[in-house]
Formats: sequence, C-alpha cells, structure tokens
Amino acid sequence: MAGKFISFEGPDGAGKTSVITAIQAELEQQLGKEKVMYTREPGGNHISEQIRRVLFDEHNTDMDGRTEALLFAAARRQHIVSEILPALKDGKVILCDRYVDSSIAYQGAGRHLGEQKIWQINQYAIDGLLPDLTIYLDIESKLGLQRIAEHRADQVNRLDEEQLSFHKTVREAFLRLQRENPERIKLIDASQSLPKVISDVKQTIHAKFNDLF
Ligand SMILES: Nc1ncnc2c1ncn2[C@@H]1O[C@H](COP(=O)(O)OP(=O)(O)O)[C@@H](O)[C@H]1O
Ligand SMILES: Cc1cn([C@H]2C[C@H](O)[C@@H](COP(=O)(O)OP(=O)(O)O)O2)c(=O)[nH]c1=O
Repeated sequence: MAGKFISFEGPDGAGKTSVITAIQAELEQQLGKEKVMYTREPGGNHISEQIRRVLFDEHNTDMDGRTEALLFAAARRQHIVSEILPALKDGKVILCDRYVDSSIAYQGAGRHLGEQKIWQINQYAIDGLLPDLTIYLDIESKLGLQRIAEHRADQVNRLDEEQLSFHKTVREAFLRLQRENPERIKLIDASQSLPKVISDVKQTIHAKFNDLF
C-alpha cells in the first residue's frame, strides 16, 4: 500500500483534535495500528517540539512576525524529514494536524506578512511535498473561539488569545486557499454536530482513497 498524506486544517476550535482522534481510532481498527500515524505541527519530534515551546511561550509576546514564520517553517522541515517521509515510505496513512496552509493563513494573512512571501519561505521547507488530501474544517470565528472558551479555558495559548478580527482574517485566508485548490483541499462544515462532521470527513477521505472507510 502506498503512503497517504492527509492534513487537517481549520481555525482554532474547529474540532480538528476531536475529529482526528475519531478518524485515527477507526483507521487503526481497519488497517492495524502500525499503518496509521497521527502527528501534529509544530511538533512530532524532539527538535520540532523544542521549536514549538519557543513559539508558544507566553513570555515571547515580543516575537517578530517573520521570526515566528521562520520558526514554523523550520519546525515543518524537521517534521517532514523525521516523521512524514519515513511514514510515507512505510506505506502509512498520515493524519497530520496542521501543515503549510496554516502558515499561509496565520502568518501570511493573520500577521499580514503576505501570503506569497510565506509560500516562498515554505517552498524551501517543504521542497514540493504537499498533502494528497487536506480536510479543511470550516467554522465561523466566533463559534470556534466560543468552543475553546467553554471547553478548554486552561489550554488557551498565546496564539488563541489573538483578537476576533485576527481569527476572521485567518478564516478568510483558509476559504481562499480552499477555493484556489479545490482538488486538494476539501471543505467540511464544522459547525455541525461532531458525529456529522466525522461522518462527512470519512466520506471525503473515502472519495479520495477508495480503500479507506
Ligand atoms: N462539532 C462540534 N460540536 C460541538 N463542540 C465541538 C465540536 N467539535 C469539537 N467540539 C468541542 O470544541 C472544543 C475544541 O475542539 P478541538 O477538537 O480541540 O478543536 P481544534 O483542535 O480544532 O482546536 C473541544 O472542547 C471539543 O469538545
Ligand atoms: C502549523 C501552524 C500553526 N499555527 C498556530 C495555529 C494555532 O493557533 C496554533 C497551534 O496550536 P495548537 O495548540 O496545536 O492548537 P490547535 O489544536 O488549534 O491546532 O499554532 C500557526 O500560526 N502557523 C502554523 O504554521
């Protein structure tokens, strides 16, 4: 079986973690644990996790936007080399919580660094490796932030605390990316109930890979 690279994207609170957990459990049942890999960005290996700590340290409020963008790209590079490429070689299904589209949306649009510029620095990091399929969980910004506030108040990180307008800009960018890449990026309405979102995601994965679900 050839490896399959599936990324999950969406604004904070869209439900990525909840959805991926369910999808991972079902795929592991079907294919066996050794054939499925969950991983997240930034992170997934000890070097990227160290970069993650710098990015999300609440003391680093003075971090320059370009520094932030370069650190995300650096963590991505290491993640590809240490996790993604070996798993693809082993024929695994990779469920990746965020990938390059997050940088375009958060740093490019949200931080106004320019979506094209962020693409450019990320080309160097990803060296042409895009997911076979990207599941974009779309949610209205206010609802996404409400979900975080209601359920995960203890886990709010430096980036979650950005203002509503930032999140709206990020969502617009995700929607634009989806419109520009309709073959790779599939939109799921994440304001639906969790079981319905999971069922839509499974259908979408099956439409792309007939041997899954
Ligand atoms: N479809 C849904 N309907 C209602 N609440 C949801 C739904 N999906 C997720 N949640 C809740 O919203 C919060 C954020 O979800 P999470 O999966 O952590 O999102 P993300 O990883 O995208 O930030 C969690 O407390 C989760 O239980
Ligand atoms: C991968 C990536 C994430 N981010 C942000 C989006 C999230 O706010 C945060 C990831 O934090 P995380 O705690 O993983 O949150 P979530 O469960 O919402 O994915 O990092 C970027 O700004 N750029 C990136 O390239």
